[in-house]
Amino acid sequence: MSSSTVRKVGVVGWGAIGRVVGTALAEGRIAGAELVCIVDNRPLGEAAPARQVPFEEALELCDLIVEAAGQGVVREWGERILDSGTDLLVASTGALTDDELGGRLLAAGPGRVYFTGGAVGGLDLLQAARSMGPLDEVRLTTTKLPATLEQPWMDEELLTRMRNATGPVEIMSGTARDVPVKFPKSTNVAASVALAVGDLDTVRVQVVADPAADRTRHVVEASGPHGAYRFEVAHRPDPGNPATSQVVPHAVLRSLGALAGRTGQIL
Ligand SMILES: NC(=O)C1=CN([C@@H]2O[C@H](COP(=O)(O)OP(=O)(O)OC[C@H]3O[C@@H](n4cnc5c(N)ncnc54)[C@H](OP(=O)(O)O)[C@@H]3O)[C@@H](O)[C@H]2O)C=CC1
Ligand SMILES: O=C([O-])CC(=O)C(=O)O
Repeated sequence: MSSSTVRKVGVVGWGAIGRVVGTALAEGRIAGAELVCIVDNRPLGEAAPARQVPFEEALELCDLIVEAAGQGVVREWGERILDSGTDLLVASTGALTDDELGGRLLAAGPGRVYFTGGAVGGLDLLQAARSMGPLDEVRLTTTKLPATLEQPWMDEELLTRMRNATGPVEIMSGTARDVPVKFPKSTNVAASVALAVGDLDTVRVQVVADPAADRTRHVVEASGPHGAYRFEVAHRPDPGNPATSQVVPHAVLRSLGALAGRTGQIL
């Protein structure tokens, strides 16, 4: 591959996801893509494998930005990234629960927006099934350690119930439109399922806190006129940030591998 076709990648967010993604890119583990810069809130020092730059400079240096920072970054910068001609790979899919923002991102360009499958599987098949017509029922049940689900909006009664739980406790049920807003760092998967089935309101989501959840579990169940589907995953959480499953940066790297255009990828 000539150097002119190598994707110049910037990583926004140097946390559980961004560090693994950025390190793999810097080590040349993704054919056709290289790390050119990092954007993060905190000074990263000498140990960072690429230059830390302000967001505006990243737009000039990169042709692909990986968002691994949070929904706020997608809201604040998504459109500018795409309008500058830079592609955007989004991890914080929950930002798309805002229809208005989703519409603007899909219409923006010339950069293109992509979403990683992240912590859930089966999205390719759900998208294929959905192309034959709407699904009748879609359910996601996410089970995590209670501490990873605590939120500033929770009242003392709910926090106490979560902290003292000896078994699974349902802490919210709603749709993929409602839930990722309430758990912005923990339930992006709900929005990802909704992106695949094309409807935020059809996806019913249950969030469960379980002190025994040493694995983060996501169960997707769907049915429609052409079949029934069930996908269940149980991930080891990232040790530094147990709200995020360890596999997520590797899902981002898989997406990057596909975007960098090498053959042999399962798309
Ligand atoms: N699609 C999926 O399946 C999943 C998606 N996610 C999404 O990915 C995001 C990142 O996850 P993870 O790596 O675990 O999170 P971390 O908290 O480990 O890392 C995020 C990093 O981004 C930085 N950051 C946040 N906002 C900004 C900003 N405006 N400008 C620059 N840097 C910023 C944070 O700094 P600071 O701490 O100082 O704010 C932190 O260093 C999550 O918030 C979530 O939205 C996560 C898991 C699964
Ligand atoms: O990593 C996970 O298992 C899921 C997650 O945090 C999210 O969807 O935001």
